[in-house]
Amino acid sequence: MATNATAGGTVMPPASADTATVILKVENLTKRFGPTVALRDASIEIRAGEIHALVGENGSGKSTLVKILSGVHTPNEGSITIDGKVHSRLPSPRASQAAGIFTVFQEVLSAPNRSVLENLWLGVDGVLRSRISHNEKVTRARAILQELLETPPSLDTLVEDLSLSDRQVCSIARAMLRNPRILILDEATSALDFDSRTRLFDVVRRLRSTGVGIILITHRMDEIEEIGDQITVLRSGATVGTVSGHAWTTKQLVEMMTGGEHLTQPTARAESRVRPVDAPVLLRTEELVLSPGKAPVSIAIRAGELIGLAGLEGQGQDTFLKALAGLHPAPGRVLRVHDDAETPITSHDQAHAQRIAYVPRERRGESLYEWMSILDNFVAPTIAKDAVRGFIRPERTSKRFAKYIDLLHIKLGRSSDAIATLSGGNQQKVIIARWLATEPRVLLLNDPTRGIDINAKRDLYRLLAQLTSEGLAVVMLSTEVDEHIELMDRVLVFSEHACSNELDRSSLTRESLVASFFGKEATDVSTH
Ligand SMILES: Nc1ncnc2c1ncn2[C@@H]1O[C@H](COP(=O)(O)OP(=O)(O)OP(=O)(O)O)[C@@H](O)[C@H]1O
Repeated sequence: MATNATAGGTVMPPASADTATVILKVENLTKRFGPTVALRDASIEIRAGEIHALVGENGSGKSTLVKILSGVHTPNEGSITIDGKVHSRLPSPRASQAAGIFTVFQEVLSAPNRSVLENLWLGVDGVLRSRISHNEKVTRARAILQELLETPPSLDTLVEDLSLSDRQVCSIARAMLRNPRILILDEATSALDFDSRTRLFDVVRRLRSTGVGIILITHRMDEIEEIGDQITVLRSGATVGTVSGHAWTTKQLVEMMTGGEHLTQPTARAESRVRPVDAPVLLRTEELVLSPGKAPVSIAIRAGELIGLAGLEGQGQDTFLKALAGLHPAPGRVLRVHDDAETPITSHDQAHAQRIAYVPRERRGESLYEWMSILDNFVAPTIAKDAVRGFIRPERTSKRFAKYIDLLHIKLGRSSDAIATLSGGNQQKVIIARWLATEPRVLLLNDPTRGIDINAKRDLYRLLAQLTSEGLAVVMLSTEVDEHIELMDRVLVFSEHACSNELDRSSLTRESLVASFFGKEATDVSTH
């Protein structure tokens, strides 16, 4: 196992200085999907009472490893030792759960038309040894949701009526109710809003103190910094090394992830962009009311601007973005400005015709055609561009797609493969490519870097900076504070379904932004 050395052969500190019991030992796993080698040589050791971050570029094999541990995939080679018992495989999710492993997956998995309570306990009777009474189920469900959410939903609420973040919290609560020995969070934090993530980390720390081993898969360096005790890096399906949570730098991790110094520089802001205050207005809102009785929002979006939408979850930023996309008509007006003419946007088709593109937040359901190929997913809204005298010319589509494979570093086998064979981050890149290919004048992005690795994120930032310098206007909802700081010309902060604050580049700091979420001055609140 390569736990003590980086790719360059540098000796790293030991994986863990303490002597806590190793509860999970994964050795030399391999996994092939036809010609694709998803894992070549993956090894990791998890100790009791440890939060172990598993990191790597999109497509490096993290989810495959997790799916093997969850009994979803069978490895070709290697072994898994849980509490001293060696398994060559975990034959089913049930076997994995019986061994104490519970996983919260990247894409929120739930039964949408069932209640919160039903979702929390779904399938439990076959997993836990003793049956749990209805009253106990209610009491325990309430307790965990109260710990995880400031305002927990009623247990009768249908899951489909919850926000994406709250649905993800339910998946997390579901795993916690199973009393895991090993809890795996596979990018489970990426759909969470700021407040829910803070609460989740408190709960995770509590679990750690009770001896649970936690595997945290994340692309966010701030999360690793905040709670990672150990960090294992995967590259191209193999473990590169493990470093201690107290002794790493972003540069070092990126070197381990990429095998070189490939960290793209934070370009967008570093190029000292000047906010284009005199550029033509492309889109504006006039007295747009996001919720009855709330203050209307009137703003102008200019060519070349990068505007962030921020705030705690459910404060109106999502409604605002969707209103701009014609998806959520609200009282007031959204106007597309072109030369001297103004066209009211009242439907999504109309927004599309006016070259306003919208990238939804949730891949599943909202934007991914899971049964279709990678190329078909890319080309859906722009296929007409590839028609010559009424016939589609596939080579034209492939050529257009090739440009985005290159720009966004999309990792794929053949573009005719099913989109489901791509890693989550690469699926997201295909969706972004799809909308960029419409050559929009206004690009509306709903938390687009969810699940995208650090280098790909930086590539996207650079691309957005380049496109805005060519006159595109970008409005981007992001749940990642650092993204606003790094990228935006200005950030609109939403609170109680109104735009409560606007922070210009010059006043944008982590502290000022987080403080404004809570309607406070920067000095009143800590960012952690
Ligand atoms: N069911 C499958 N069929 C074919 N190939 C697959 C399948 N699942 C994963 N792969 C391939 O295995 C490789 C590893 O994918 P995996 O999802 O494990 O990466 P990851 O590190 O979790 O990426 P991300 O950060 O984007 O989620 C990728 O090349 C992916 O395309």
